[in-house]
Amino acid sequence: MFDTIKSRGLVLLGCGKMGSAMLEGWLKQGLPAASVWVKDPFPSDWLKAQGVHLNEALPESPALVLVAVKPQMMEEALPVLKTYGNGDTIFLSVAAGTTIAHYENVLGAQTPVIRSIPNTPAAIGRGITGLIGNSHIDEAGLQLAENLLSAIGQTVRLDNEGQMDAVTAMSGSGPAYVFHLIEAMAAAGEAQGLSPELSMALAKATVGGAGQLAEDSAETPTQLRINVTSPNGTTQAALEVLMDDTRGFPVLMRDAVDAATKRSKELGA
Ligand SMILES: NC(=O)C1=CN([C@@H]2O[C@H](COP(=O)(O)OP(=O)(O)OC[C@H]3O[C@@H](n4cnc5c(N)ncnc54)[C@H](O)[C@@H]3O)[C@@H](O)[C@H]2O)C=CC1
Ligand SMILES: O=C(O)[C@@H]1CCC=N1
Repeated sequence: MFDTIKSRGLVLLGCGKMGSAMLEGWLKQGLPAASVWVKDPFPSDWLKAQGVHLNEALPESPALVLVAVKPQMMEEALPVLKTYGNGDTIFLSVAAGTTIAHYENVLGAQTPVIRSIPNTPAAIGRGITGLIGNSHIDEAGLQLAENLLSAIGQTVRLDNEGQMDAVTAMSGSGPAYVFHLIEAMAAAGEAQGLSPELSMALAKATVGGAGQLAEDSAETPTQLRINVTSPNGTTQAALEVLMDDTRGFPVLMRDAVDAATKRSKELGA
């Protein structure tokens, strides 16, 4: 799967939480550390222990550059790789907000660019990445990126770049919403008198198990919810709160995803 990468190399510009989650997935899938060059002024101890080329001279013509710096650091970081622009090195961006046009402006208008948004479950091969390429990416380039990304989870091609802000707000940021759900459930259990340890164990296993069931089951999440809900039972009592029209989950989630979508647009402006 990694043949082109092995012969030409892979460069990571920035290797913090997201870059490390992806690199961890690739190394686990058999990508040799010797094929990876990382540029990051503040490498973590984990990164230093991986055996990749760290802040060394970069290869002449890598197959792919993964851009995983914060959008706010882009201006300083990206121009360093300008020599790879307008060539056949593919730039694969995971930065929220940063547009394809921005990469073309900085690196050159002929540069093959793929804009994508992964998420941190990539570290355990359970991520999902939305992606879209510019007009200089051919099918082989898209497939190379998809092959790489499929080592860390599912991939989905978008129809247009305009969808990226909402995708970022859903699957990119979404793991944080689920982690917060776990925190909130655990706190609610404690409020009912359970110990913090028991409450957290119940919350984690419930969210993890329900998520896996929703992905694996032939039934819809709506049907799975109905399956749990006995008439006039405990679940119904809870859902009357959670599904309330004015203060329930749907309105809260819509506002949260709307706020994240707006922020993604601002980052790209
Ligand atoms: N964390 C997440 O769940 C997701 C993050 N992203 C995107 O991934 C990108 C990185 O985010 P995180 O990994 O969370 O941030 P982070 O802060 O953990 O990582 C950024 C890394 O860039 C490095 N860096 C700073 N200046 C640099 C420079 N001039 N050259 C090279 N490296 C430099 C930092 O030392 C750091 O290790 C962002 O653009 C974000 O929008 C996308 C999807 C999900
Ligand atoms: O919070 C952020 O801006 C990044 C993008 C998606 C997840 N983390």
